[in-house]
This record gives sequence, C-alpha cells and structure tokens, in this order.
Amino acid sequence: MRRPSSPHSSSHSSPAARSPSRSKRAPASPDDAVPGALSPALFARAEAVLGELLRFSSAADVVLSAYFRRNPELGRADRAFVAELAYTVLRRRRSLAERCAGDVTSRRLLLAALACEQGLNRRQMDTLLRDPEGKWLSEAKALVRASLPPAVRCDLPDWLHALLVAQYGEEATEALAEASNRQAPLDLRVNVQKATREAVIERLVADGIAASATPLSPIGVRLNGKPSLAKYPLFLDGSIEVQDEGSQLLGFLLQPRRGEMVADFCAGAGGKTLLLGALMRSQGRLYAFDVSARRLAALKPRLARSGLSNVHPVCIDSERDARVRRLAGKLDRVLVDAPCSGLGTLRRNPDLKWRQTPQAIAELGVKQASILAAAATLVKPGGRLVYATCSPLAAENDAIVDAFIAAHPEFTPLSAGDILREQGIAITAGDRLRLSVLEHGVDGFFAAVFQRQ
Ligand SMILES: C[S@@+](CC[C@H](N)C(=O)[O-])C[C@H]1O[C@@H](n2cnc3c(N)ncnc32)[C@H](O)[C@@H]1O
Repeated sequence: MRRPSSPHSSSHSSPAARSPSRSKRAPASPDDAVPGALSPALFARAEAVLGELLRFSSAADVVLSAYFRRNPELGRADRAFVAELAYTVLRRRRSLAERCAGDVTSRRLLLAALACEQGLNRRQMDTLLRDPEGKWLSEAKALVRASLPPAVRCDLPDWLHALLVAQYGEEATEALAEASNRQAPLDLRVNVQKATREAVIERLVADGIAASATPLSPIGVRLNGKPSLAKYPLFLDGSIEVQDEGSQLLGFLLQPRRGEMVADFCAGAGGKTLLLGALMRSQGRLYAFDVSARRLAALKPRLARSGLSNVHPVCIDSERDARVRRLAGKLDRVLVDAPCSGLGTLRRNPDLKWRQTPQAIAELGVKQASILAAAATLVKPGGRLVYATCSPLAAENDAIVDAFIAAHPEFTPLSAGDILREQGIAITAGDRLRLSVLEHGVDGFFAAVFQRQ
C-alpha cells in the first residue's frame, strides 16, 4: 500500500500470509532464565526493523515483508514478535516518545512499548536493560496517559487531530483514535461462485480455526486469530479471499447483476473486482481499470484462483484514457474506489497517520474529483455510480460528493442505507455510508451512491 500521494487500500485485501501475525505476549527464548524473558538478539532485530520503518520511505507492510525476506532464518514466532512490537510503536509513537525523556531512539521506543503497552514486567525485560535504563523505564511507566495533551494521547499528528476534532468533536475523536489503535480481526470473503459461507465456516472450524459469520456482510467470515492462509486449501482453490467486512459492503452497494456491463474504475489488486465478478456470477463484462500495472499484475493470480471469466483488466494512462472514453454512456454500474489517504485503515496501516500530510490530502482531493467526473461519463441512463474511499475525512468524502452533485444534476443520490437494508443487511446508515471501526467494527469506509437520469 500507499505512498502518501497515491495511497490505496491493497493491504485490507491482501493474503493473510503477508500481514504480520502478532502475539500479545513475547515468545520465550530457549536460553532464557526467566520464563517469558526476552532475547537481546531478537530485540536487536526489532530495533533494526523499527529504524527502517521510522524512515517512512515505504509502507510499513512492504518494509516488514522485505526485512523478513532478507532474514529467512527468523521463524514464525520471532517474525510475529518483531512485527507486533514494531507495529505497537507505529500505533503509539507519539505518546511513547513522550515517555522517552528527551532521548527518542528506536531502542527506547521499543522498551517503552514492551513495558507500557504490552505489559511486560521488569523481570521479563532484565535481559534487555542496560544500566541507567531501569530507572528511566520506571519513570516512563509512571507517566499517566490522561495527563498528556489530547493529540499526544490520541497518538495522532496535530493536523489530523485538529481535522478529526472539527468533524467529530474531542470525545469521539479520542474514542476513534483508541479503537483505531487496536488490531483488526482477519475477515474473509466467501467466493459465492465456489462455496457457501456455511460450508467454509464448517471446514475452518473442522481444521481448528475459530471462525464465525460477519454480522453485516452476508458472505463474510471473521476469524478469531491470524492464521497464515497462504497454503490453506480453501485459499488456494479460490473459495476464500481476505477482505475486510466493510470493503465487502461496497460491492453490495454497487449491486451488479448477471450479464451487466460494469467497471471497477480504481481496481488496484482487485479486492473489490473479485467480489463484483462473483456477484455477477461470472456473467457479463467487468472492466478492472487502474493506472498501476504493478497492482493490476497482482490481480492476475487472484483472478486465476477465483475462477471468474468475466473480468477484463485494463491498465489506463489516466482517467481520461481513450479506452475509458470509448465506453462513454455504455455501462450499467461503475465503482470508484478512489485513491485516498487510507486513514480509515489505521488498525492495519498505523504508519499512514505519520506518512500522510495536509498537502497530500489536498492533492488527493483534486485527483478524486477528476476520477469521479471521468468515471461518471461511463454510466448509462438508469445506471448506478458508487464513489467510495477508506478515509474518515470530509475533504475526501462529502466535499468531493457535494461538488460532484452541484456540477452533475443528471445524477440523483440514492440512499446507501436503503440499498443495503433491501438486501437484508441490517445496518443503521443514512444516504451516505459511513462505516467506522467504532460503530461497526470494520475499517472506516465512506460511500455515496448515484443513479444517472
Ligand atoms: C483504494 S485503491 C483501490 C483498491 C482496490 N479497489 C481494492 O479493493 O483492492 C485506489 C487505486 O486507484 C488507483 N488509481 C490512482 N489514480 C487513478 C486513476 N487516475 N485512474 C484509475 N485508477 C487510479 C491506484 O493505483 C490504486 O490502485
């Protein structure tokens, strides 16, 4: 995922094998004297990884995966420990820095994270601590979170905290920030072309993987824990894909039907394309447009597993590409899953809050408006258009949609809540869908639906 200038949401639909599995407790090293004590060698790995992550040159999941590929000797438990510890610092970077007593190094951030966020005791950390660090760590632990300034307490940069407070108020911002700092569950989408949800859950449970139906998406499964699925038969045969429940609901908003002409305008690696294709029962034509050949290439193996034959990936130069213009007025449904800040996915991508900037949000706004206007030209009279982001910011959501409505009287807004409820999805939602980790326990998606007159 996601350079600040053109972020996308690939990681909330990528295979679990690529997302770090994180244990709450650190694993014991075989030569530890104290049960649960930490190995200095493993801690040094976390220090090296965090040093790379805090350069913020690429997305955290990309940096981590590259580090693990370069260090194949690290076993699964060690990788999980390193990843979880580094992610804890990314989530809590600002408040942990406050605890570092002016010496904000990767080492101190990690020690503070172990003691103050992961709850390790002094005996478990003795193997790690150098002489004056014990005294500092006691003071760091004594610092009360509630005494910190609001933006620090929320572990948000000032500009983002200010934007969220202006939109939601102090209290809700704090609750949202807190919920965004928790780990996301692992959600799966059942490929209805290949399996039923009941059969998938039965098989997972029989294989010792705790799984239950997602409360909102009719084709979602929530796992209790983060098993690696890369070699799991149901994943390999295309019966399941990793996809956040909120992301799944966007497919039900577009509601594509068999035999229709549909476009997923910003398809990326195809998280939503695969869902749309399955809802169309592999009949009709589904264009998967994107400007990134690399992301579209990542769609290919997923497409092969899915068994869909109605998807046509097309790498376009821009939203004004001639291949787009040729389809003007011909499509039944168009989804615009716009490039956005990704700030609704902080549970999975905590680095984004430190990598985004107000300037990047402003630039994204211009791009979002331009993509939405271009995508709208494809929709035929009576057809449906959905604009979506995984951001909670009004600048990327309502501002774009309001301007679009003002400039395009031929598009009538439809109620997102009604469309979902008509399909039996029991959700409290109004005209525009605003999913949040706080209210719905899913990533923070926004969507607006229109019909062309
Ligand atoms: C939010 S991501 C899409 C995620 C994808 N729909 C999924 O579910 O996995 C946004 C995508 O928009 C693409 N994009 C950026 N500018 C674009 C443009 N002008 N036209 C089409 N796609 C664009 C990015 O390459 C990125 O893959």
